[in-house]
Amino acid sequence: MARNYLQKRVASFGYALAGIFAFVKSEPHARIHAVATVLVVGAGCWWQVTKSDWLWLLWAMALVWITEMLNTVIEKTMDHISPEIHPRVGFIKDLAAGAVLVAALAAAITGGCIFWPYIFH
Ligand SMILES: Nc1ncnc2c1ncn2[C@@H]1O[C@H](COP(=O)(O)OP(=O)(O)OP(=O)(O)O)[C@@H](O)[C@H]1O
Repeated sequence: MARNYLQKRVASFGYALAGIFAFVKSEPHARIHAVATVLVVGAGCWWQVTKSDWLWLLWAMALVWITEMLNTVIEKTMDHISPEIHPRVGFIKDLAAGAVLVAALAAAITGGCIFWPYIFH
């Protein structure tokens, strides 16, 4: 019984990981985020930023990944249930894209504030 429960939880974790891999494989935006993530982690290691800087960077990157994944979920869902052109679908997709933009701007400002002193000290 407990083993069965554990197997299901491990399987769910596997599905979630498969979802992230499928996202990176199929979505060009995801690959841009992957490159940005590698660059940010590389810069953090290079300049040996503080633990609190790492936490800010971690949450900034997570926010961008999460909003981009949810934006893709919304786009795919709308394309599936309402493939025809409709102003309400356009509004929903614009709103989801706007959420990504807010997260990306916040992440860019966070990264800029953290790395600026290291680059221009
Ligand atoms: N069915 C639709 N009805 C009305 N407007 C739409 C519809 N589909 C897309 N749009 C408009 O086109 C924009 C781009 O939509 P799209 O689904 O192509 O997203 P995208 O950001 O280009 O995603 P991707 O690059 O992943 O394809 C939307 O934000 C919306 O303004």
